[in-house]
Amino acid sequence: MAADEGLLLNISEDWTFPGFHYSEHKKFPRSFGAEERRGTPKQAKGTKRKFQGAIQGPPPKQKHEISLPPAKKTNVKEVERTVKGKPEGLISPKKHPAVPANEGQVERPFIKTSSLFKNNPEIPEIHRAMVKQVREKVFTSDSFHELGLHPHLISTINTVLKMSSMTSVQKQSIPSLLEGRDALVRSQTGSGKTLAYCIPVVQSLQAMKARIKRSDGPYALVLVPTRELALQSFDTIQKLLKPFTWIVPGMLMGGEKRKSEKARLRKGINILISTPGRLVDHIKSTKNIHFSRIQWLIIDEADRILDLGFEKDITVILNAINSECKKHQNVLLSATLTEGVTRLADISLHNPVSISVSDEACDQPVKGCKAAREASHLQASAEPDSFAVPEKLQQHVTLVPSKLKLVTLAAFILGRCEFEKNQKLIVFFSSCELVEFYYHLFLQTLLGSSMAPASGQSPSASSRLKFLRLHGNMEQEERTAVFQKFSQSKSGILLCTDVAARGLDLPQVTWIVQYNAPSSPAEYIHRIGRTARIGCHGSSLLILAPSEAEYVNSLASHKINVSEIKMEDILSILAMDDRFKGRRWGNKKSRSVGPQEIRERATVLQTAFEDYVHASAERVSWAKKALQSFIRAYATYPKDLKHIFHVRSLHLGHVAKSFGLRDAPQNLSASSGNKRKSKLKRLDLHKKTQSKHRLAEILRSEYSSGMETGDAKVKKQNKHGKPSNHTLQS
Ligand SMILES: Nc1ncnc2c1ncn2[C@@H]1O[C@H](COP(=O)(O)OP(=O)(O)OP(=O)(O)O)[C@@H](O)[C@H]1O
Repeated sequence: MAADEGLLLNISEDWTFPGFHYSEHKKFPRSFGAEERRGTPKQAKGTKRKFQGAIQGPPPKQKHEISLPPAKKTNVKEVERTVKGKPEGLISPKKHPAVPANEGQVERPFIKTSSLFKNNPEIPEIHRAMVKQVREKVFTSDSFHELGLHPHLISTINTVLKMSSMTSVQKQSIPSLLEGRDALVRSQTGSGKTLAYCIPVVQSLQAMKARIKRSDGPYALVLVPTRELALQSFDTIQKLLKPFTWIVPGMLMGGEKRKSEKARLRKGINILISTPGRLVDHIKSTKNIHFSRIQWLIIDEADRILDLGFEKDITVILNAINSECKKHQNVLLSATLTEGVTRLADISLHNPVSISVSDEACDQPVKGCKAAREASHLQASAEPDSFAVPEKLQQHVTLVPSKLKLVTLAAFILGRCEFEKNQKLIVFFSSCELVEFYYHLFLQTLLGSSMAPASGQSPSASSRLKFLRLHGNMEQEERTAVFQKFSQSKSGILLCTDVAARGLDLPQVTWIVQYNAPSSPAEYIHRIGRTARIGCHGSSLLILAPSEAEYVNSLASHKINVSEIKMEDILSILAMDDRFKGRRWGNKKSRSVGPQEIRERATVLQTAFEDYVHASAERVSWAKKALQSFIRAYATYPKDLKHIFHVRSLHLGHVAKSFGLRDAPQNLSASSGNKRKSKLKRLDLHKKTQSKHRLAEILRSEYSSGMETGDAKVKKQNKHGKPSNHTLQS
């Protein structure tokens, strides 16, 4: 008897999922297609959800309750297809077109539910340890007037930036920085750290007795990890400088022609904002950059900048500055200053003050190496690695078998964007190739002709599905355009890599979805921090495979609380969209669809993805490359997360489904036994020697200076491995 027969589960009590109202579903059937079989992929440590009254056949019918009928009646392995009223027998879905454009005119597609909902690993119960989250107060009641700033600067803050009261981090940082102290500044995402350093820089430079001249060159250097962040910081500084026209800001961010950057450097930039790689390129290749007058060195997202690949750049920059200018004020900032910052603080800070909003007692002078170590304990609790999360951010997690990941993501996007107004989503993936793949897949399927709005459905609902993508392999011009477009838009879905995780201040983002789990709790914090900024509301959803459920406890150990949303509830949204109606269900009203029909609708959607991918050999190869990229990224999880994210626990055939592939690619999965073991062993061995290198490569591609040679750029573009536009549009 299959494990999913007639099982009922209590839905978690803390189930709070804005936008969905399924209160009548007090109990929900056992997870779709859980199986009892040997050799199931590694189970998570959590206990499996308990079956209640499993073997007695159908559950007792309850009012307002959805339950799966017993397997004998409902285990729909294959549904007979009827063409013009004649049964045709069992036919594979591969031979059938995707979703018809218009119900009534075209035969409803044949549906095979067995492959998608069968043989999935058990979804474990999440034993969530409730932790007390670290909280920070965002605003103070104090105004900027109290800081003794130049009156024109105050009026610019009030009238141009339209801000009146200081945030907590600004209130704590600005006076210390104006006193000339080096500082480590930590406060939660979206709490106003940019102004916490920009205001003192502008105040001090405008007050210099000998008026700054453009030709003096840089007085302040601001290092940020990404080009978009450079653009954003530049914009803020430019606004603050409105009354002080003699101070010239400028940025180096790659993507722009080196020649024109050189020309701007030659003319003079007084406040220089740059990514580390780009600045190093200029230090090495141009004679137009000097640091003899540097007074400020600001390193925003300091912990990120320290990550693999950047440390060398920072050393080059620090050496270049120190060789020309002995005395300057240094500031490191991030929402997640951890022990990783120790080395950087040691080499760059002198007698720093550590500023933490969540623990005012830490706002004390600290010395030397100790400063750095104490900086890693800047949190409110005694725990070293606890991060504050904005109070109005609701964090969720859902456990989804690999096979169902793609349809679950699609259903989630449809649910938010088709049926609700003004929803702005950011979906994080683990590599550029994945972003490219899913971006084109969604464009061509969810917005393509095969999924044209069903009759009766408002066209505006479909037009709310506006997909954009952002990753490090895109040309800078396009990156900037996307960033600005998403920034200004009221709704839409941005598919991206971690290039968008740090520091970006995109207004009114309502949901953060993490399709691939982040590589560290710090990255988790930064990703979700793109919503619920500066006291606003926001939500996040982390999608995990059952074998990754332990990650919830890993987050809890960093004082991060997530509440569970059941996958079934996300898929339920398909009930509202008749494009996914299976033929079997005829004209049945959408509102009363049961779990079996939801399964079938999910299968219709999955079939549309698979049909699209399998329409040409080129697309299949493109999907395989995306799958390979996923596996490569999966192999780079750090050691302390390997027990949760290990390539060995991936069922390649199942993962392949989430790429619209019907089977696991041969070269990635050996079928069984020794062959498979030895392949995995080789993969593991190779991985050990390569993973560091690979991670560096991944980070490099995300945060490159943009100064690669022509050849390198071509290589980058090919890395997408996507088919030509022609094929994609066909
Ligand atoms: N005093 C203030 N009053 C109102 N809004 C403010 C104030 N200070 C900053 N903001 C706004 O808050 C938003 C977030 O600020 P900012 O981007 O500096 O946050 P952050 O702490 O650097 O976040 P992250 O850690 O994600 O980089 C911005 O839109 C900014 O304009």
